[in-house]
Amino acid sequence: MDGDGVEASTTAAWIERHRQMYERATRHPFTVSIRDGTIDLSTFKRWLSQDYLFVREFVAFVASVLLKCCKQHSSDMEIILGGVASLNDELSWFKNEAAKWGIDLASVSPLQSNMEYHRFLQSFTEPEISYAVAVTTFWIIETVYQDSFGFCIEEGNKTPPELLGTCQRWGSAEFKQYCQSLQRIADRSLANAPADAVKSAEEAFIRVLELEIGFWEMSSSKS
Ligand SMILES: Cc1ncc(CO)c(N)n1
Repeated sequence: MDGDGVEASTTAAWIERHRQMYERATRHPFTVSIRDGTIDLSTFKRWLSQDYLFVREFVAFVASVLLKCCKQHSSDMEIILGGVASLNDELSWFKNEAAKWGIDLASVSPLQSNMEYHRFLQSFTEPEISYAVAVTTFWIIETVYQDSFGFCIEEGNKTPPELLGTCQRWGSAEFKQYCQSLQRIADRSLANAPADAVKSAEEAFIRVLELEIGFWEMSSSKS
């Protein structure tokens, strides 16, 4: 996207290089079925319950990114801190939404793909994982949702009205700008990172796409 200027964006190049997998994550039958109005509501509810548990785990992940940020790149602090703060709002939103759908969040336990994703997120609390790797991971996790749900509210959608609030949460122009800020931070950090960190960041980028695909699959599965 629009990096800081002259330099080509590393992250944009990765999206191109791994385009097929990126599309599988961001145009998954789960979100496409929201957009075309054919989503099965029990599937949607499964996703909602599981994502609530994901976001609780995500709080600790984003806090670990914030900690790495504070140790070295304090100029990004406000953006990351804003991310932590907005998760507070997000958890309230999930509780509200769950109540609307008659879901008892206290009785939900994580399914396998969700647990796998938790383990991946937990691995970032290790101090050896660099800020460049962590912030790039943060950016792609948010971007998959931004792109997926943004598509559900783009022109020509038949998204059911009761799902528009969900799509708006991650598909809004505001959330897109936030993702673009994270992307600029990731690109700047990668430009200054050693080659092995850049390699690890690309591996984490691919892993996130796999885990996101797994998460949609888990939400869609009838079992
Ligand atoms: C699985 C998953 N990925 C990304 C996001 C974006 O925050 C989310 N809420 N859940």
